Amino acid sequence: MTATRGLEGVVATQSAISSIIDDTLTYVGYDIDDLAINASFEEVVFLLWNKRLPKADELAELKQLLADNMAVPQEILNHFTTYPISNVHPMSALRTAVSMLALYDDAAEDMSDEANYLKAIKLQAKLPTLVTAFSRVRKGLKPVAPKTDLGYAANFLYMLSGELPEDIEIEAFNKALVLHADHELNASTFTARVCVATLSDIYSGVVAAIGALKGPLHGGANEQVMKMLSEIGSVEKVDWYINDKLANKEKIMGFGHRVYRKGDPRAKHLREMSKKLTSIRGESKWYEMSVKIEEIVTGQKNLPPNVDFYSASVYHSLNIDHDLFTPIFAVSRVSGWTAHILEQYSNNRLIRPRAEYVGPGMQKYIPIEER
Ligand SMILES: CC(=O)SCCNC(=O)CCNC(=O)[C@H](O)C(C)(C)COP(=O)(O)OP(=O)(O)OC[C@H]1O[C@@H](n2cnc3c(N)ncnc32)[C@H](O)[C@@H]1OP(=O)(O)O
Ligand SMILES: O=C([O-])CC(=O)C(=O)O
Repeated sequence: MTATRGLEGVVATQSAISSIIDDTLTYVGYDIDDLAINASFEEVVFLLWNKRLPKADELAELKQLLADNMAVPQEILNHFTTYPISNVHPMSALRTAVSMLALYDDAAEDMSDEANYLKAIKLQAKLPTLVTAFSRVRKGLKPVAPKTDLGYAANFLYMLSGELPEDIEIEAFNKALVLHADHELNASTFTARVCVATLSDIYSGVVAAIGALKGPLHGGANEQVMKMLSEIGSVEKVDWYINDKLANKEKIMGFGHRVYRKGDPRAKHLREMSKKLTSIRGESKWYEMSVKIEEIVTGQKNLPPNVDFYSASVYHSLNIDHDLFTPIFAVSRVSGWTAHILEQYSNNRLIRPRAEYVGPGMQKYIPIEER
């Protein structure tokens, strides 16, 4: 038995949800470029869960169900005010809040297909409320209740700021949600599938996935990208900063990918949005710095940017706090996690690989007084 480090190249399951073949990403056979340009996030959610695009009445029904389920128990919002430390990361707050959601759901342990589909809707509906409420509560502001006549992307931005977003902001945010929705067997999705393959419940699967997404080698990279851009501060300092990092063999956040070799097809859409939004805000420097970083890292290391790189300057231009970038990833990706969880339940087998043992050979127990 020989271990493959990081399970690179190991095919661990079959899935009909998304595929990455020759650097092309598809959701249920639809090219991500096509969806990024044409689809609403709600359509993509339906697509991932049902493996087909919705008809008009089905989409209207899903939007209504999402709107109807956006409210969260007041006790969970109150819990945000009880943390003993002041700098709780929003991903930690989200992880706990999603776990708490299960405690307020009568159907948490109901494993029927209908109950699990409804729980996927509830999770999809409630994550934006939790993320935006936490963001406001920690600033001493009251949470803003969702507006049932707004779409998913618009509602998120509205609940965050308390102001109706502009069309360009809704368009950009919707596109970012579409681009982040699913990605084959990435680390957090694999985590969710491993968890529920024990026939544990859907909330446990999503909590586990949130934990995996939080790390800076995965979803947490988008926050780190903005930290890096802020540290650099100006286009003139990019050369020095990046070359220094590369000389010290440090990783540049937002670059590289386990599966893509030529490049992440999502990055170009975010790059385009970054250019547009930073210019509208009169802060093109974030885009210009990003382009310069891309030139250096691609030139020297042949590593193209991934989805996390340009999303950072996009979210910054939408006036979103930097530590909310990864929770926003979760708001989108919960659609993929739940799609994979439902798929896992539909044809389940326990996921239990082996480890190559590299510890000492057989030893004899030595009584404590003789050691
Ligand atoms: C949504 C997402 O999860 S997308 C990924 C988000 N994560 C990041 O952006 C973090 C930065 N990137 C990385 O750490 C990696 O590229 C990963 C984790 C995404 C993929 O990692 P792996 O496939 O395991 O590649 P691994 O980390 O082994 O790197 C292979 C080589 O490329 C180098 N490398 C990979 N990524 C980078 C990077 N961002 N900057 C500099 N060098 C890098 C490594 O140092 C290593 O070099 P070596 O062979 O000389 O030691
Ligand atoms: O697939 C991966 O390894 C990471 C990624 O890009 C994603 O989850 O969107």
